[in-house]
Amino acid sequence: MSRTAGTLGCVPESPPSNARPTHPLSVAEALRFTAARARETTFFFDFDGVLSPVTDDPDASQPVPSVLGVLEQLAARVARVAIVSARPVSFLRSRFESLEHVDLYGLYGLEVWHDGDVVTEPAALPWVPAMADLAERAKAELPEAILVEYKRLSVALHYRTAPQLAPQVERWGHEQAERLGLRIQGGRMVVELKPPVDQDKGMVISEGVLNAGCAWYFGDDMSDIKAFDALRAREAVDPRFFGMCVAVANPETGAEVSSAADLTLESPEAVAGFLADALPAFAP
Ligand SMILES: O=P(O)(O)OC[C@H]1O[C@H](O[C@H]2O[C@H](CO)[C@@H](O)[C@H](O)[C@H]2O)[C@H](O)[C@@H](O)[C@@H]1O
Repeated sequence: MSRTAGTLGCVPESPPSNARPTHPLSVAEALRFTAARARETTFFFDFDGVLSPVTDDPDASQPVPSVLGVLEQLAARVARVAIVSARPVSFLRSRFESLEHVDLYGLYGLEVWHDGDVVTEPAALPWVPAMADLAERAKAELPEAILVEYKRLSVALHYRTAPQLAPQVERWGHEQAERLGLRIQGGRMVVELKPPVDQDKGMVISEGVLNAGCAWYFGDDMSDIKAFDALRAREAVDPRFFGMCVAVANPETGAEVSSAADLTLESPEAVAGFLADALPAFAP
C-alpha cells in the first residue's frame, strides 16, 4: 500500500518550512520540501523496470526515450542524479552515453563510472574467472529456454520466457552458490549469483546520502528495498534528512516494493512523466 496520498498536480505556492515533513505525506508536500533543498538533493534510479520497460531479452532493454532529456535537466537542477543498477556499467554507458552529468553504479555498486573509467571493487576481482566458468556451466546444464546473462562479476539466470522452469533454476542456482560460496539475489523472473562481497544497493545509498539533505530513490525490484531501507536509516540518524521511496508497479515484485514505498508510479513511462511534471518545481 502506498504511504502517499494524492497525486502530483500543481505544487502549492506556500512557503517552504525548514522542518522535515513526516511520512505519510502528499506528493506536493514532498516536492515542495525537495525543491527548497534542491542543491542538497540526490535522485537515485534503478534501471530495469524503472527507467526501462521490461523486455523478454535483457539485451533489448532501452530507456524510455523521453527520460534521457528529463534526467539531464534534473541533474542541472539538483545536487546529483545517479543510476544504481544490477547491470554492468558498460551496459549503462551504452544506454546513457549522452548523459554527461548522471553518475552510474553497476553490479549493485561493485562497479562505478568515475572520470571516464569503470572502477571495480577490488575484493570482487578474484571472482571473474569463477563467474565466467559458471556462465558456461549454466548454458551447458540448464534448459535452452533459460537465458544466461554473464555480467563479468555475476551471472543472471532468466526464466521470464519459461516461468515453469523457475523451481529448477532456483534449485540449480542454490546448488552452485553452495558449491562456490556465492550469494544469491532474487529478482523479477531471475536468479542471480554474485560474489560473496559485501556490496548492495543499500550500501551505495547509505554512502551516497552521507552529505545529502534529501534523496529520492525509484525502484521496482527486491534489491531496491535495501535502498529504501537506507533512506529510512538515514532519516533515523539525521533529523534534517528527508528520504522519499518511490516504487514502480509490476506484476512480479510490485506488491512487496510498493508496500515499502511512499509512492507508487504505474510504469517507467509514468516515471518519466512524473519527473517532467516535477521539473518546474526545481529552479534551473
Ligand atoms: O537493478 P536493475 O537495473 O533493475 O537490474 C535488475 C535485473 O534487471 C535485468 O533483468 C530484468 O529486466 C530484464 C529486461 O527487461 C527482464 O528480461 C528480466 O526478466 C528482469 O529480471 C537484468 O537483465 C538483470 O541482470 C538485472 O539483475
